[in-house]
Amino acid sequence: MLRVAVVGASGYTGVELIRLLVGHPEIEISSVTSRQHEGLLISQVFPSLAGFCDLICEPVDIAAIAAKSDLVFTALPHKSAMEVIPGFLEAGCKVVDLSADYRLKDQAVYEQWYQEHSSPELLAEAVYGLPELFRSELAGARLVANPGCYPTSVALGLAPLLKNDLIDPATLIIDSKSGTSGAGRSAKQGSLYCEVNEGFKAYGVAAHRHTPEIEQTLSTLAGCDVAVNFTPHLLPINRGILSTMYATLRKDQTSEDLINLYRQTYADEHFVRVTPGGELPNVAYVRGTNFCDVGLVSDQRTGRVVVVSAIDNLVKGAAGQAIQNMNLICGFTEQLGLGIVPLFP
Ligand SMILES: NC(=O)C1=CN([C@@H]2O[C@H](COP(=O)(O)OP(=O)(O)OC[C@H]3O[C@@H](n4cnc5c(N)ncnc54)[C@H](OP(=O)(O)O)[C@@H]3O)[C@@H](O)[C@H]2O)C=CC1
Ligand SMILES: CC(=O)N[C@@H](CCC(=O)OP(=O)(O)O)C(=O)O
Repeated sequence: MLRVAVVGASGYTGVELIRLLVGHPEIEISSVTSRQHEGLLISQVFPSLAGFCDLICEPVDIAAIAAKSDLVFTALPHKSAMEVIPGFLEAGCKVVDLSADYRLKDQAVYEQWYQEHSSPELLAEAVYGLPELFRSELAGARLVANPGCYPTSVALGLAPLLKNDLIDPATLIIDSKSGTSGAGRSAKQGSLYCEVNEGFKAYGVAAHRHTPEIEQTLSTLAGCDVAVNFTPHLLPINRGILSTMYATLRKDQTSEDLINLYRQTYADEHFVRVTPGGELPNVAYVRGTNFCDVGLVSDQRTGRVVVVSAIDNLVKGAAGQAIQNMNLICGFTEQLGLGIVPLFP
């Protein structure tokens, strides 16, 4: 059995990792951490885990955790993650990092959008863990940078168009909406019930830190520099991201042509489901699972294509994709532990 630790277990992605990992046949959870809940059972922190995980929350003691773990999931805020990851690597653990600390290849870009990087020497080694697009880079990796939630939904939605040079990237507009669990579990005024319920607002306009991550991936796919307008919105739901992406087609294409292209591109990808013509994704149909649903319409009146993708931000946008990456770097079947049917209604 592979021994895995969840560092940052008392957060939303931490509890989601545990929920999925308890059903994984090839691993055992060796350690869970929380500073605020040190000494408590994780099932006291999250009663949803009663009967499934009875580990006691520990502090983040790198040597103690590494001594009983082969792989560590770091589900910490950015900055805190890079303070501990070099230590876990030096102690011989593989790391799948859910934070943004190792996603951007260019240190200067990271420092422009986040803060000073304390271990830039690891940026070249870290593999950006979006298996459907970069699977070949993952085998044997020691450090995986798990993609951001918004960037996952955007990259999977646009990859077939960019790889086949079917759109003018300069015309791309990306409009995303996220459920409130995307903001994490720590207390913030903006996440309060009365601030979110019955409201719907844009935030981070022309300034959101996922913009450079989206541009890095889209530029790789397009083979040229891509700059986008990316506008996130906060939805009054717990989970889910819906991204709507607009771009001008280089030549006239019907919806049917493009849907066929998407079907071919993702034919062997279990976790990407292309919706039938006339239907578009809905966050309600991916809830609790690692699926990314993608659909599109070619608007022949304007010459633009509108692509819609839906994921669960805590699963394909975080914990599920992290487990998919663990499966790949450890040589397990990619879907292991992730074979769940969406919770509907
Ligand atoms: N929520 C989402 O949808 C997604 C989140 N992510 C990323 O995953 C990471 C975790 O997110 P999320 O679970 O939402 O965050 P939460 O705020 O819900 O949880 C953060 C966790 O980290 C622990 N923690 C915080 N600061 C420190 C520190 N300095 N040292 C040690 N432990 C610390 C907290 O526990 P305690 O304070 O008790 O120690 C808690 O367990 C973040 O980098 C986030 O950006 C990525 C994709 C999607
Ligand atoms: C709704 C909400 O607040 N979402 C978060 C993004 C979620 C996230 O997980 O960011 P990383 O993937 O980069 O860690 C935000 O906008 O900052």
